[in-house]
Amino acid sequence: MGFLQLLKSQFLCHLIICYVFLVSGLIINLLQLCTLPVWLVSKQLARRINIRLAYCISSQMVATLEWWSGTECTLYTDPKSYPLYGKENAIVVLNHSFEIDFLCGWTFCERFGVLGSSKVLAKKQLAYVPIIGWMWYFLEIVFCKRKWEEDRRTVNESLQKLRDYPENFWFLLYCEGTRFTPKKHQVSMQVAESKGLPKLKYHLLPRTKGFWVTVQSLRGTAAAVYDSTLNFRNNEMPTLLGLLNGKKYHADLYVRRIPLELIPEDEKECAEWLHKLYQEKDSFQEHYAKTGRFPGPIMSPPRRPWSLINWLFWSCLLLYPLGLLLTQLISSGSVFTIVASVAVCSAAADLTPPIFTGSSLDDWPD
Ligand SMILES: CC/C=C\C/C=C\C/C=C\C/C=C\C/C=C\C/C=C\CCC(=O)SCCNC(=O)CCNC(=O)[C@H](O)C(C)(C)COP(=O)(O)OP(=O)(O)OC[C@H]1O[C@@H](n2cnc3c(N)ncnc32)[C@H](O)[C@@H]1OP(=O)(O)O
Ligand SMILES: CCCCCCCCCCCCCCCCCC(=O)OC[C@@H](O)COP(=O)(O)O
Repeated sequence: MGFLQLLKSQFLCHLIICYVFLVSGLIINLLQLCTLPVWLVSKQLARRINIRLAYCISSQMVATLEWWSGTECTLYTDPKSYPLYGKENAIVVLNHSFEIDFLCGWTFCERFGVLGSSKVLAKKQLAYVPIIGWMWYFLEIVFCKRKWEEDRRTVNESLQKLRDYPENFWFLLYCEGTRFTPKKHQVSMQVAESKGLPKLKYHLLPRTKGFWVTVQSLRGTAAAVYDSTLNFRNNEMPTLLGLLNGKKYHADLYVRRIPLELIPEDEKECAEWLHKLYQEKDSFQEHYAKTGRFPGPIMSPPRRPWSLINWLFWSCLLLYPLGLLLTQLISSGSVFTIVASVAVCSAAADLTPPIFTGSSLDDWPD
């Protein structure tokens, strides 16, 4: 193991990364709160400010993937579609199979310049997660309760508000509705069977109602659906903890741009269209399993320095006062103060979320 790799595996480094993320995140949440009066004066200005503030948070996680772990992200796509990425609004349909699939999504957002404005149809519980959930509130993220009777109206209303959004955005939809596990897959295929639909090997049966309402609400606003299929080389099962430990993964993303006009308006036809799309996605995964690559040419966008620059900025800002505090603590010579501080740090380490103890984000309470 080289020196750099050894350094990346040190708990102290993880503590520093998390400290910068947590403290800067809370400061940014506070700044977002301060933009509330701006909404009254100019909604578009408030949105533009919040896009930049959100970038300061999400790009730290992207920096962990791109710069700390050095994970490589390869894009397979049609060269004719490539110039349009980041230059139009789009609905992104992505498979939900990995703990860090959202982060790979964010990384592509960063590379195409839409990270701050990127959106998702997320479960309501995530709105209460400090930093990320609170940041999403100000980004006008669309939340669902996964109860269609309620979501039908609220999701449509939230999406309608995005019609005059001032910057290009990608709206992510995990149509499977939950992360893939063998048990969920088994249940899902029973549903497929009862509906007379072909079985899928690599995906759960897509939930069609959210897709239909999204496409209908964003007609005239989004230009296309980006059908995106993600996988990792060598059967890697990447985790956030792995990234924090500096483990380098290799993500492959296959994207097809489908103009929105090609998607049926009728609810039933739209549902059938989505089922067919997932059957195609399944065949791409089969191709990947057999050949180790997706069909089509590689058009990988390079990583940009901004996520690293943002992280260095917040680190300098926040590690300086921490350094001063520690120096004062040690020079105070008080055994009680030093022991109390070590105890607080140990408690914080014990209370860290499950991702840092090796279990999955799925273990977080709803
Ligand atoms: C160039 C680069 C391109 C791309 C880069 C990639 C990405 C970057 C883009 C953006 C990044 C932005 C942000 C990312 C950051 C973070 C994201 C993190 C987290 C979010 C994750 C989540 O929260 S996922 C959970 C929430 N989301 C969803 O659920 C969405 C999908 N769900 C729906 O759409 C649902 O329809 C619904 C939620 C709107 C409503 O749900 P409800 O359950 O009430 O209704 P349904 O109609 O879905 O269900 C009833 C029908 O379903 C049948 N059924 C029952 N059991 C099952 C089963 N197990 N599987 C499938 N179907 C089932 C049932 O029979 C009913 O059928 P009917 O025929 O009667 O309708
Ligand atoms: C700089 C980086 C330092 C990192 C340290 C901080 C780590 C904090 C990480 C918080 C990340 C929270 C992002 C939210 C994304 C959660 C994705 C997710 O897992 O969604 C749930 C879905 O799967 C469906 O859930 P269920 O159907 O199981 O209900």
